[in-house]
Amino acid sequence: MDTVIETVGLRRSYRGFDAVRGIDFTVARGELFALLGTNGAGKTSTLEILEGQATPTGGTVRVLGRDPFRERAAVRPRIGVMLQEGGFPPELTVLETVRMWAGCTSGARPADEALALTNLNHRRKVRVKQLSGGERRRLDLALALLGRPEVLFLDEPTTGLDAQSRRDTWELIGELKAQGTTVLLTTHYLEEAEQLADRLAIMHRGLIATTGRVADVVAERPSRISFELPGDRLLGELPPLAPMGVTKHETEGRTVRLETRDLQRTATELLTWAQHAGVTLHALDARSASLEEAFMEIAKNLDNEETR
Ligand SMILES: Nc1ncnc2c1ncn2[C@@H]1O[C@H](COP(=O)(O)OP(=O)(O)OP(=O)(O)O)[C@@H](O)[C@H]1O
Repeated sequence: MDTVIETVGLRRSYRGFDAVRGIDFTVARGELFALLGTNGAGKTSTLEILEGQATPTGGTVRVLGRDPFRERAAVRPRIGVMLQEGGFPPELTVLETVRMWAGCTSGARPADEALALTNLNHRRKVRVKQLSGGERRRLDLALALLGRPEVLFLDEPTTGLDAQSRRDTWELIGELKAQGTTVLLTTHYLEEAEQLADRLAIMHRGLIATTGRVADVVAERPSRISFELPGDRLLGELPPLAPMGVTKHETEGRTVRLETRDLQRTATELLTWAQHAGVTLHALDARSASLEEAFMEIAKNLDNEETR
């Protein structure tokens, strides 16, 4: 495996406040790795170190086999960076901004190509201050792509984008990945991570709470079934739940909620019982765990542990 990004025991403190408290992860060439986390979890603090904008308080970091801060001159031309806040000169037009940036970038793509990739060609003559928030994010992305980077760091690339622009950006990121670009992105949109990420890490208060492929992170969580029993049926009429694979259950009035690690088996046995018993299950809902549930549960559990 060709490791492109590696952190070992990475720490970052701000005047005694530990924002990143020792994290380890690797990203292989061509992989898309998503850093998720609650607000203030330490994602941007981590990203800034990987981008060579800051030094770690402890631990080591390697990007393309080098120290991104000390060996910035060697690393910077090979990476593309999209910050959370771009900060462009407001009076320049979109095209002038891209040309100015291209002037500082070795082997830059033509400005037209960068603008076409990010669907900004029709806005080329507009001043930056007149762009919408979403258009500014796309301009940020255009600049990050100018140098045809081997590694792309994207800090919340689709925040503020409308649904169509978000999907266009996902498509573009997917194409860049297909061309072999290694991507590390942070996002608050769990659907974005589900769509794009090969692997992800969920950060919480400076630590990685869980990491793995999306399917693995989700597989650690139970699936859920809920339904309402009709008024003429008693809860006691339900078959024994444990043999159906139910790991947890609760009732509220006539509503029954079940958790299971084997959704197909539990659902099949429940529906078979209902059919034989002539019971109609109202408001029946059966669903696999989602990344969102995994995320919420991790954040809740860790908060409970810390307040204990
Ligand atoms: N320059 C700084 N000085 C002091 N504290 C800081 C500084 N930058 C960040 N922090 C703190 O470090 C913690 C981690 O911040 P960071 O921006 O890395 O989190 P994040 O996961 O990117 O959050 P968000 O999702 O809200 O963007 C937060 O508690 C933040 O207030």
